[in-house]
Order: sequence, then structure tokens, then C-alpha cells
Amino acid sequence: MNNQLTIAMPKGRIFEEAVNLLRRAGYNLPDEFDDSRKLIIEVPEEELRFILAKPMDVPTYVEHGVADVGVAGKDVMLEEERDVYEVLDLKISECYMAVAGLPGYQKKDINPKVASKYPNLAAHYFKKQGEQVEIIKLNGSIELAPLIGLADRIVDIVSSGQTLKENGLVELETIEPITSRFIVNPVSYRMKAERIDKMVERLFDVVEEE
Ligand SMILES: Nc1ncnc2c1ncn2[C@@H]1O[C@H](COP(=O)(O)OP(=O)(O)OP(=O)(O)O)[C@@H](O)[C@H]1O
Ligand SMILES: O=P(O)(O)OC[C@H]1O[C@H](OP(=O)(O)OP(=O)(O)O)[C@H](O)[C@@H]1O
Repeated sequence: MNNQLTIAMPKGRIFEEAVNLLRRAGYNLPDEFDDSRKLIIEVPEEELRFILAKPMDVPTYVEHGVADVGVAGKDVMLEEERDVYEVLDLKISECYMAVAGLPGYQKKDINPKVASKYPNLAAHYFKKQGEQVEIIKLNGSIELAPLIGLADRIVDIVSSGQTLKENGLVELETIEPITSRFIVNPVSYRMKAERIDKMVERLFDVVEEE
């Protein structure tokens, strides 16, 4: 039987930390992981195949079953709401989701606008708060929106707080903490239970060592 596992990994910020975690969990990952533009990396010795995807797309690959497992930020999980199991908090790439705006911002009743790269997450949040807002989807440089008058508030990730500070914005509300999660396709979890459980156990041990 084919015992290979396909892992969807987020390119960018999370990648290095996730690779480190897997190495510490005992997976022997070659130097190719440290400096390569390849989007598929096979590691036959470990019976693993890695696909390197945009962070926001990882749950899509896992939901469709072209990847058995993956690593995705909680922000992405909340935004995408894909049909996958979230089995472990890897406690890497820590940051948090917040509402921010210009200092002295006062809530307004007429046509409040919120810009975000996370329109679903933002819509859920404001609905829960009982506030009706118009969400404007942007793909990056979210902090620009209040500065240029596109929106009066933003929903975005905060890590060091430097981007808000350098752009003269302040945090208005904290939404929730964000870390990366290990996610699993439900069918793979049935068909490859032993292999996946082993991987989760090994990762759990490393995460709990911290
Ligand atoms: N300061 C931070 N800013 C953004 N994302 C962060 C930060 N710290 C940790 N993260 C995590 O990293 C993930 C984003 O990684 P990265 O910034 O590489 O991707 P991206 O911004 O979605 O990429 P791109 O803009 O190229 O589509 C988020 O999903 C989040 O979980
Ligand atoms: O609190 P900080 O440490 O400053 O980090 C937060 C900033 O980092 C992210 O942007 P990113 O660098 O991914 O750029 P982009 O979303 O504008 O493309 C996020 O969208 C914030 O702008």
C-alpha cells in the first residue's frame, strides 16, 4: 500500500518555523528546504511529499484531499472555513488579529467601513458585536486604508505592532490570538490513521517541550 503522506506547507513567514518543527520531530528534511524555488519537494526516505502553497490556499489543498495534512495559520482557518480537521496547535508564528484605526476614532452610525485581507473573519466579528459595517477586501498594505480615507478601521494581524505605530494607527480592539495549526483531510485521517497519528504525536511532543 502507498504509505506516502502529502503535506501542504505555507510559503513565506511560517515556512521556516514549520520546517524546524518537523526536523525537531525527527523528520530528516534535506537542505533543499532551506534554499529552493521548487514547489514540490519529495523526501522518499521519509515517505513524504511536500507541496509549497500560498498560506491562504493551504486549507484548500487539504480539503480537496490533494494534500493529506497541512500547516495553516488560525487566521486562514477562520477566514476560509474549510472542511478539514484542526488537530494540533503548533504554537508557531504567533501574532493576533485586531481592529485598528486612527487615534481618537469614534464609532459612526452612517456607513462605517472596515478594510481587511480577512473579509469573512471581519464580517463575523462585527456581526457578533452587533455592528453593521461595510467590509472592503484588500490584499495587503491594509494600514493604508484609514490613512487615505478608504475605510475608517481595519482588521489585520498585529505582531510587533511596528506597522501600526509607524503609520500612526492604534489598536482599538483585540479579536483573538493566532498561531499555526496542523490540519488533516478527514478521509486521509481514516485511510492513513496510523501514519498521521504518529506524525501528530511526534509534533505534539516537540510543541509541548517548549
Ligand atoms: N506579522 C505577521 N504578519 C502576517 N502574518 C503573520 C505575522 N506573523 C505571523 N503570521 C502568520 O503568517 C501567515 C502569513 O504568512 P505570510 O506573511 O508569509 O503570507 P501572506 O502575507 O499571506 O503572503 P502574501 O501576502 O504573499 O499572500 C499568516 O497566516 C499568519 O498566521
Ligand atoms: O505588527 P507587525 O510586526 O508590524 O506585523 C503586522 C504587519 O505584518 C503583516 O503585513 P505583511 O508584512 O504580511 O505585509 P502585507 O500584508 O501588507 O503584504 C500584517 O498585515 C501587518 O501589516
